[in-house]
Formats: sequence, structure tokens, C-alpha cells
Amino acid sequence: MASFQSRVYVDKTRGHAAILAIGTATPSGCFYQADYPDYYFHVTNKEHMVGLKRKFERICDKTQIKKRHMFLTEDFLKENPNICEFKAPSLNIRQDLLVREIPKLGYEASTKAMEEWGLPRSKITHLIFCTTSGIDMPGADYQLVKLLGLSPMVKRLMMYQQGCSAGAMVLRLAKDLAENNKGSRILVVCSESSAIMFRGPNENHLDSLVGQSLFGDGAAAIIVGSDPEFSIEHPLFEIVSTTQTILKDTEMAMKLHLREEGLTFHLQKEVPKMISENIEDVLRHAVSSLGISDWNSLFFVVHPGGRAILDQLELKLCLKKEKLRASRHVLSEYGNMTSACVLFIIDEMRKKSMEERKSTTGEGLDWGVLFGFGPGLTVETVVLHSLPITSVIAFQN
Ligand SMILES: CC(C)(COP(=O)(O)OP(=O)(O)OC[C@H]1O[C@@H](n2cnc3c(N)ncnc32)[C@H](O)[C@@H]1OP(=O)(O)O)[C@@H](O)C(=O)NCCC(=O)NCCSC(=O)CC(=O)O
Repeated sequence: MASFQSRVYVDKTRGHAAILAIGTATPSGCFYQADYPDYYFHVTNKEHMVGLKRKFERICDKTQIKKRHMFLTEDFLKENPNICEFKAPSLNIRQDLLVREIPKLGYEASTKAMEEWGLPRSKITHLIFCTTSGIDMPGADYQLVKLLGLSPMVKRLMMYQQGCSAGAMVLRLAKDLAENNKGSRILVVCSESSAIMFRGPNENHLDSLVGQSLFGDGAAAIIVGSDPEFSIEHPLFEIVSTTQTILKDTEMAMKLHLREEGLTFHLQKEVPKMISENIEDVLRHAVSSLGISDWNSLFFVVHPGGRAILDQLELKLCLKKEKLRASRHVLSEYGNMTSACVLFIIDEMRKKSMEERKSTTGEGLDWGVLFGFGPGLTVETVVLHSLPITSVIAFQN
């Protein structure tokens, strides 16, 4: 296990980068998982593959996903049948849709984050835009600057094709930017769509079928900065430290390849086991300077790659059922939205904490850990410090 840890701040009062606001958005198309096998085999014109459809029903049933939001509509798929094949040239169609929609969904999430933040847009100094879809030049970052009317001097960083661990990676980058550029305010946007990897079923590629049961579309935007203007800004979580880890001998476990048939998805069944076998070492390393060894004293934001990942992590760390409530809730309501998931979970956690009148944004606890998992296998870990829920924050949300 190779890992590198950035500076750890245990002083609870000064200098940390903090998440100052959060906004989320999803496309209007909503697909219920209970109906999805019927829809999927109908829209891909593969209803004759009866055995495979039964298997897909079993997979969907096990996901603990209730619904997912998606850009792809039945009409669009009927007009573009190549997307419904397992392997037919379709990258241009996917690109045309996603180059247009990914910045727009990011815009919707960003406007909500900015509304909560309260300062004028002109105060944004940096933009990090992260997506697995809609690769283009100039990129989605540039389009978002135009849509939001941000300053042309905003310093942009475009992250394409980083997979699910990128939701944690953006926090690592935003922390470094915020803490090394006095007065900076970083808009971070993760905007994702499964339209890049939607494809028809194939009985020789069952991992691809698993992918069709998991992924959904969504965007999340946060604003990150240090030394808040407390009269206007209301920090939600401090980003305390970050770690990136490559798990040994797992390179083949999860692979995604961009080809003329779109993004192909390759997944070994052992992924949940590979993650859970390593997770305690990663966690121990991440929180070593805090002197915490009771994992149930932490709050958890865990990328819900699939239900089995959450189950096995929970078992390995002997976590109480309620610890992964927010992660399971986001999986259930939206599916796996790649990088955007963990930011949706942070949003869900602070909202529920406020609703239940907890003392802090982190379910009433002080310290928490956020995990992102992606190809590599790469585990990104972020130690978070939650903040007291003041009457001002509670009122605003
Ligand atoms: C898919 C599941 C919900 C299914 O639940 P269970 O495992 O409990 O149920 P199960 O064992 O009965 O599996 C149901 C059926 O699916 C099949 N099956 C399960 N996983 C499979 C895989 N990877 N490849 C091929 N088939 C698979 C089983 O053989 C079984 O077939 P049969 O019924 O015929 O016996 C779960 O396995 C899960 O959550 N897996 C983790 C998914 C994952 O790794 N996600 C990461 C996504 S990538 C990501 O998040 C990062 C990124 O993209 O960057």
C-alpha cells in the first residue's frame, strides 16, 4: 500500500479550508429500479433475451437503489439505436449530448450553491470542474464560466475521466488551493452522466450489465475557502487532511475504456472484498494524528459504488447500522453518480443533522471520514471536521 498524507490540522479554530455551501441538481428523467429491467430490455430491443433479463432483475433487486435520474429518454434512444447495442459506434452521439448537458447540469448545481453561499460571484477565484463525460476543448469548465458569468480571470482546472474517487480528489485539490492562496474562493463542480456508458446487454459481459443497474446522473457544486467572512459565510465542514492510496494488486479490478462505442465498464466481483480488506489500514493511517480508534465515534461519507461495498465496509469496521445512513440514502435515491455521490452525501448529512437538531453538521459528532473509490483501485480519504449548527445556518437551510 503506497500512500502520501497531506498536512494534518488538528487545531480546530484556524486556517483550514472549509466547505462553505453546497448545491445539487439532477436531470428531470426519473427511472424507478423496480420497473427498470422491463424498460431496459424493451428500449434496447432485447426482450427475447429472457434468461439475461431475469438475471438483470435479480441484480437490480439487490442494488438497494430505489430510483435514478438520467438524461437519456426513450425517445432519444429510439432515435439513436446504436447506443442501445452492446458495441456499436456511438461516441459522437453521446458527445453531442454530454458536451451540451454536463456544463448545464453543473450550472444548475452551482447556482444553488452560490445562493446559499451569499457572496457575489465576482469573489470566485478558482474553478475545479470534474466529469467523466463530455470531453471537449475548450471544456466544461470554460462553458460554466460563461454560463455563470464568472470573471474571465478565474483560474480553472478541468478534470476529465477520473472515475468515482474524483469526488474526494476534488476536495484534496480545493483544500490545497484554498490554503495556499489567501482570500481565494474555489467553486468545485462534479457533473456526471451515465449516458457515456449506457449500452445494451450482452451475455458474455455480465459486469457491464451490473454497471447498467448502478449508475445515475447528477451534479453537485460546493464552494471552498479558508478564513471565512463569518458575517456572511457559514462553514459546514472543515477539510482537515487528505490521503490517496493505490491498493496493491488491484489494477485489473475496475477498468473503464473510452472507445467508439462509448465508455466500456469492466468490474471484478471481488471489488467490495478488495476494498474492505484494505479499508481499516487506510482509515487508521488517515486519522492517526487524531488519536481515534473507535470507528463508531466518527461520521462516515462513503462512495456508494454498490450496496455490497457499503455492506462489507460496514462489517469490516464493525460500524453501527446508522453510520452509513446518509451514504445508503444517496445510493437509494440517485444510484451511483460517480464523483458527485460523496458531495450529495455531505449535503444529505448536514441537512438531516439540522432537521434532527444535532449539535454539529456531522450527525452531532466532531470528526468524520470521507472515502472515494475508483479505478486503480484508488482510495481517496478525506478527514473532515464538522461544525456547530448555528441558528443562522439552520434558518438558511
Ligand atoms: C451488484 C450487487 C448489487 C449485487 O448484489 P449481491 O452481490 O449481494 O448479489 P448476488 O451475489 O446475488 O449478485 C446478483 C447477480 O449478479 C452477479 N454479479 C454480481 N457482481 C458481478 C460482477 N462484478 N460481474 C458479473 N456478475 C456479477 C452475480 O453473479 C449474481 O448472478 P446470479 O443471480 O445469476 O447468481 C453487488 O454485488 C454490488 O454492490 N457490487 C459492487 C459493485 C461495484 O463494485 N461497484 C463499483 C462501481 S464503479 C465505481 O463506483 C467507481 C468508478 O466507476 O470509478
